[in-house]
This record gives sequence, C-alpha cells and structure tokens, in this order.
Amino acid sequence: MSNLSQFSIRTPDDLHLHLRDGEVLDFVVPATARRFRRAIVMPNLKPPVTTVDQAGAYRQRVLDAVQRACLSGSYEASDCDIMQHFEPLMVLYLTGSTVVSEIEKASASGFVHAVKLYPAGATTNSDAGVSDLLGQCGSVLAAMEACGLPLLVHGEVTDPEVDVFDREAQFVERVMKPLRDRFPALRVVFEHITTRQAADFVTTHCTLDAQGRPLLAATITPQHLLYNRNALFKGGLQPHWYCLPVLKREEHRAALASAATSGLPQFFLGTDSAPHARHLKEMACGCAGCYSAPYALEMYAEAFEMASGQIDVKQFEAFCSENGARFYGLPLNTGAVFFERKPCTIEPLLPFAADSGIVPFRSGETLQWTVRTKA
Ligand SMILES: NC(=O)N[C@@H](CC(=O)O)C(=O)O
Ligand SMILES: [Zn+2]
Ligand SMILES: [Zn+2]
Repeated sequence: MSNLSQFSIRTPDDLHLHLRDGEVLDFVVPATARRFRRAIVMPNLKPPVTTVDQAGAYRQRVLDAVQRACLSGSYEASDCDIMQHFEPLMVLYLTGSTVVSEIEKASASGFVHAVKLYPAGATTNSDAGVSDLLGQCGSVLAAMEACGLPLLVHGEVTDPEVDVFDREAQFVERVMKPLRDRFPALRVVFEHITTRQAADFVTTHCTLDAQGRPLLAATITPQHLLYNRNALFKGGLQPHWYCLPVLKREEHRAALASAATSGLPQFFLGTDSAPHARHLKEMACGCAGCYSAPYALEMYAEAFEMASGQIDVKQFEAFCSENGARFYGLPLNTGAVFFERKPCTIEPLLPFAADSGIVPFRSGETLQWTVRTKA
C-alpha cells in the first residue's frame, strides 16, 4: 500500500474542550481557534457555569479572548482570519438544583448546546456535580429529552469500593443502561470513552431519531487512541499522561481505535484538552488533564494511521468534521485543513507569563504529520 503524503479534510470541530477562564483562557484559546471552527466548551469553572446567563457571559469572554489574541500581533494575519470565525458552543453544568425552566431557557438560547453531568467527586471541579442522576434530576432529564438538548456525561462511578480502572465499565451498568431505559429519546454523549465496554455500549445501544441522527454518541481523545496505561509509568511516573478517566489496558485502546475508524456516525472528535499549570501537574497529588489542543489534529492522524495502516480520508473526515456536527444539528463547516507528512516537534514548555507555563501533551516529541490551514 502506498503511503499518503498529504491530504485535506473539511474544517473540524472539537466537541469536548476545556478553555478555563481569565489569563489562561487568553493563553490557550488561539491553539484551538486556529484549527477548529467550533468547540463544545466545558463548564467546569470555579464556580461552575450553571445558568444560561453565566454561559452567555462566558461565551463573550471566550470571543473577547480571541479578539485580543488577534490584536496582540503575536499571530500571523492568516491565522487571525481563521481565528475570527471561531464559535464557542456553550454547556451548562448540571447540579442537583438545576431547574426545568433553565433547561427550557438554554434550549431557546441558541448558544447553549448541551448540559454536562459531572458525577460529584469524579474529576477536576466536579464537587458541585450530581451524586444520584436518576434520583435527583428526573424532571430535568425529561425536559432535556423533550426539547432535544443533549446530556454530556463524564462516565465514571465514584464509589470508592470500585477499582479506578473499572469505574467507567461500572458506570455503563449502573447509570448508562438505566438512563437509556428511562429516557430512550434523550440525546446522550458518553464523553472521552476509555474502555471496550463503553465503545461496545455506544456501538450497540445507539438508536436513531426521526431524522436518522444518532441519539447516543461518544467522543474519543487522542491520548486514549494512542496510549495504554503503560505510558503512565514509562521510565518513571509520567504526570503529563495523567487524565481522567485514566488510560486503560491495551485491549481497551485497541477497541477505541476500532470504534473511531469504524465509520459509525456516533463516534467523533473531542480532545478533552485540559490545561493545568506545570507546577500543578508536577507535584504530589497532581491534577488530571492533558493539554493536547495545539497538536491534537496531528495526533489523531497518527492514531488513524496506526489503526488502519493507511488513513481512510473519508472516515477520518467523518470523525473529525462531520459526525459531531450532525449529532449537534449544526451545519457542516466550509473550509479545510491540510495534512502533510512532514515531521513537527512539540515545544517542551509553553511559557505562560502569569504562571509556571503549560507542558503540552507529548512535549518534546516529534510527530509525523504537520497541519496547515492554508493550501
Ligand atoms: N479529563 C481530565 O482529566 N480533566 C478535565 C476534566 C474532565 O474532563 O474530566 C479537566 O477539567 O481538567
Ligand atoms: Zn471528564
Ligand atoms: Zn473534559
């Protein structure tokens, strides 16, 4: 088989992204805005984004940060042309106090595209989350099902008795299956899946709505497509490979790679790019999250090539740029990004003046693909 040396795909969307707030937001938003046309922006700020008004204000801060980046003179004019069109898709953080009227307001807003479940205690800034989804949120879930607003799920049980590597598989049994049974028409995204059990569940339990769109979908990150849990301990403890849900055994990575390259419409790109300052990762009790945004597309190309030997460009494009948009009922993007087989090396540290900097995921490594946004 001859190796592809270049190809292009429709401009992609990142359907799971952390942009944070304040100075960090200014620092990280360009990496996404210069590659992706839209992104689902996670609401796990401190305090969390729980109302439509807060989501609207946060959306404006994201747009303002993009404008400041363009005016700063630090980015090329051609990058700024692309960044200007970045559209943040906002999400509400589900709590035990979320009310039905807020769901209806979100659905009517035009800029809130989903509601996010953080099981209380499961991950970064999840303290305000929900401990018993079906017990606490029945009327809210019914309202979301009725108005078609998707529920995005961090799918791990928090029962301390459950082994950390089994928390996602247990979540399928204890929460996902009962949720589908009770709300069969609720649109659900199983975020950043990491196990064969989650991939199988989304493959086999996905039903379609009247327009033929999947009602159950999943995002998959570059790290979970490329690595198994050995990476966490390679040559010593590797804090920059630590994210939640944690990397799993090789059989699970292989199942995710099969799902992503299956051509099924319910699997799509969501980087879960989650920046934390260097000193907060490289410490006793370091934070969970990989900052992958600057090189995520290059890494996805590598993952698809590793899975299939040769990238099937149509399937890669569907995963990066079409399946997610269709799930969210958004128009497909125009424009393109270009991939060239040319080595590119990731910076060891991204200097962030206000802090200790951010170590990008796979810092210092050389990737095989280079991405451009101009032909
Ligand atoms: N994935 C992570 O390890 N961390 C995310 C939270 C999340 O998506 O669970 C973060 O906000 O840092
Ligand atoms: Zn999560
Ligand atoms: Zn996340």
